[in-house]
Amino acid sequence: MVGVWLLALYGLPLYIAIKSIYRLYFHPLRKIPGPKLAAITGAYEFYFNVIKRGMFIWEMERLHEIYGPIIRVTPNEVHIKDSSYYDEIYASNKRRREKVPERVAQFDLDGTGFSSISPEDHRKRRAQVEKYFSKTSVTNIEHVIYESIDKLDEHFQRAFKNHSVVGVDAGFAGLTSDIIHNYVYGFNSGNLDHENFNENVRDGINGLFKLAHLLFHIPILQNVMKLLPLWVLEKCNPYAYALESQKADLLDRTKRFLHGQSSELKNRPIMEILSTSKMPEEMRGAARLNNEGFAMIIGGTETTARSLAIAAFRLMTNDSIKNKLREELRTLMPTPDSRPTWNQLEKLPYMSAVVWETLRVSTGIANRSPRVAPNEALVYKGYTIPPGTPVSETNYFVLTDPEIFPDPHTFDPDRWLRAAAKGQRLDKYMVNFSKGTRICVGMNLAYAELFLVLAAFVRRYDMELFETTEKDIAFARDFGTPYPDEGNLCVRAMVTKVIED
Ligand code: HEM
Repeated sequence: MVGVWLLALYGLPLYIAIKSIYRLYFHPLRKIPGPKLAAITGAYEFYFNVIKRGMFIWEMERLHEIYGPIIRVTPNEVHIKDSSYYDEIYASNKRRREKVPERVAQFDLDGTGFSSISPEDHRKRRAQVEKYFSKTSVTNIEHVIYESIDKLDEHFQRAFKNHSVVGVDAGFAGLTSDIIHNYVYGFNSGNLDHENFNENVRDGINGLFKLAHLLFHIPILQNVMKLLPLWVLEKCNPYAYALESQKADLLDRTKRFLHGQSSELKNRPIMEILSTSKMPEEMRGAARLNNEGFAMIIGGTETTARSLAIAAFRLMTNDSIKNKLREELRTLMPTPDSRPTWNQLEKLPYMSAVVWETLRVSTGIANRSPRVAPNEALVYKGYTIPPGTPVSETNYFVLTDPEIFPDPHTFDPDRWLRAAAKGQRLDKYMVNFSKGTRICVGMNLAYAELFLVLAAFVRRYDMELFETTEKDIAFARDFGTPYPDEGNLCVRAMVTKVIED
């Protein structure tokens, strides 16, 4: 017994010392600049992301200012802050790129396209869902988006009549959540039927994001969460409870599809189609299928809703932008309740500029998602990054790069028109949806929602912010998506006018 203690007392420090020396002086990344502590231990990231809650992104920004555009951010990972290098890392299928197992495990979405490590697994899984998010497929469900817009309209009209405050962010999250649940699982999650938009529907997804850093550093907690009964989880951690109960409910629905229970809807939901025998047998396990569906629910709710809420905030605080957009929309929407298609709206130059600028300032995904080039050494400014090394860029740094987007924190849709007039292609730096083979599968749905919802919002109402300031929408912490310093993104407003002509 004494021997074990002695071994621990001397052996552990010795092990740490040897490992630190190796990582500093013999590791293949030893020549990449960065702080010694980050090269020695992942505890550096743990401190900023877990203890200081989602702050590693700002520490990386500080380190880049000190060490330059390439740094070693963890013992095994390189981070680059150079917008012109993004396509090298997030490359197309001509160059093999893999994901990093530990970086996807934290989301507990085993067996999905999102969590696939190799391009082969990814292609096999993504091929099953990709066609339902093509431009044509999304265009075919525009009526579903309009149904939700009409429901949201009832809330805004009521708020106008009653002079009551409306939770704009919650309304948009209710809308995106209803649409994606309907499309993927074929049921109405009913958020827009609730007076408060069923705000707690976001708790599960917020829970996933808020726990992600902890689950990355202490993966065993994932198993603990799964083992504990829901009632225990409810008492220990409300986020974990919301997350696990949402997943359990969806799993139940997936199992019913697998047992042949049809939704009897005209447009069959994606999960029902995936559950049929056309799906290769080995990919038809309930848990895997449900994870695939849940990945679409996660991807399809908060990201787009956050962009919509930020657009609403910016339009409420910039009358000249709102009026210019409204005038342009009048050319396509003679009455406030006209229903233009996404395709028609996309042809309006200022409308498109507002959507691009909205996506740019709302970031989308905050955390870095490294790629590995297993057979290729990447070369950056004289530094050779050995094959097999996780390398990342952070989307936010590209989207706010002052060399490409001068005065990057200003919401300025006209920048897109000025650039187009000069023949500049700013869109190649729009990395919100990532790039290459792993680009967001739901991108078309996100665009359709942004165009249709913003057009209706601007054409139909005037609103004033209520007890909402910059700090309520600011990107202060990275929990996978951007979060303000305290709580969740929040945009509240009063409807001051319902436009009638
Ligand atoms: C503004 C809205 C959105 C943004 C900014 C966004 C952003 C992203 C990004 C950056 C990725 C790559 C993640 C990585 O590299 O690990 C991604 C992947 C993904 N997104 Fe989105 N997304 C949005 C909307 C949606 C929607 C509406 C859906 C609904 C289906 C969705 C579903 C997914 C899925 C399933 C993946 C994994 C794709 C794969 O690996 O094949 N996203 N998204």
